[in-house]
Amino acid sequence: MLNIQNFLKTYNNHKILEIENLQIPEGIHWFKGINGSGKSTLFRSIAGIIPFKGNILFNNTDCRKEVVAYRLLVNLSEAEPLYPDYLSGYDLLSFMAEAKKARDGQLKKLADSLGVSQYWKSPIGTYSSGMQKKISLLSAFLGSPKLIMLDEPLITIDDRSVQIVYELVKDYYEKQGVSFLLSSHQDFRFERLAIKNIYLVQNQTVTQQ
Ligand SMILES: Nc1ncnc2c1ncn2[C@@H]1O[C@H](COP(=O)(O)OP(=O)(O)OP(=O)(O)O)[C@@H](O)[C@H]1O
Repeated sequence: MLNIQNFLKTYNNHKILEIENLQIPEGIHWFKGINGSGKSTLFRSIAGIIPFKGNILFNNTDCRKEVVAYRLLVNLSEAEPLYPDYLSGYDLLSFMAEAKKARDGQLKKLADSLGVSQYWKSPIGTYSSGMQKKISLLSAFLGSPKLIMLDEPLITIDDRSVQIVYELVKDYYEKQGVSFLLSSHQDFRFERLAIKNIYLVQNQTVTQQ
């Protein structure tokens, strides 16, 4: 499914991650690692939103050679999303829904289930961190992705929203065959999800536990 080869990510000539060859199968996978180990950097690289050396392919679609096709297949929810203050959640998500070719009604359904439609017409600058986080989580489910990465999906959201996110993950996995890469420091909370593999991000590389 996901194929990472000869991967090298540096910042200011400082190596952050090096992965010679990693194949991640379909399923729900959990990425662990201490603060600063490189989980977000890995997810952003797989999403194709930051530069890196090497190759990343999802179902044989190359992250950098087939950019449009790849981005319809792979979605990311950032750990700490930063959005322009002056846009409304509705404007932002509508734009993303169009870019991700979301089917009619998908955005509204997700917004209703996560409670986002109660506040999404207000500017993002007025949102709490949990309200912003829900915009980011929702955006990762838009369109027809085959891989969704949720970076620290549980931080800042309330218990009810945590349950809804679990249900969405289960639903997308079981009914649509969507795979997930999840990063979290809270292992016990994932017990209700069928975690297939656990990957450890440490010593500037990624290994299966
Ligand atoms: N834009 C950047 N410029 C320079 N260094 C960066 C940048 N982004 C991340 N880093 C560095 O890369 C390393 C990995 O950071 P990353 O955010 O990927 O870690 P993480 O495992 O997601 O951490 P956390 O659990 O705290 O979220 C850290 O040393 C960080 O300082």
